[in-house]
Amino acid sequence: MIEDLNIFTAIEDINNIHCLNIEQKNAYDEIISHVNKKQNDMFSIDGSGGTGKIYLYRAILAKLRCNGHIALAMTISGVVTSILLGG
Ligand SMILES: Nc1ncnc2c1ncn2[C@@H]1O[C@H](COP(=O)(O)OP(=O)(O)OP(=O)(O)O)[C@@H](O)[C@H]1O
Repeated sequence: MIEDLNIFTAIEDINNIHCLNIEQKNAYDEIISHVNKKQNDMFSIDGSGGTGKIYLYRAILAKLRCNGHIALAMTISGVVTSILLGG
């Protein structure tokens, strides 16, 4: 658990929170809001290739980790996991 709390967060990912487009920002706000309210929910982020899903995931993971949450990135693809810090 200590290791999970100490996952490196790239400053770039934190800065990118301010660069999210409207759709990314809507999803980001919704997910962060649910976490802050301790509401258990599941979200699915879908979109064509290159539309910014990973960019959004990284922003969400950065925000949660900066706020002291444990945020683990799990995927069914090893390639995707390798580009998500702490995956
Ligand atoms: N809001 C944004 N501002 C600037 N660049 C962005 C933004 N969103 C995404 N990008 C850039 O667009 C490119 C594609 O984004 P990303 O890899 O997140 O897409 P993706 O939907 O996960 O793609 P794929 O499904 O192919 O894996 C990346 O270079 C990323 O840095």
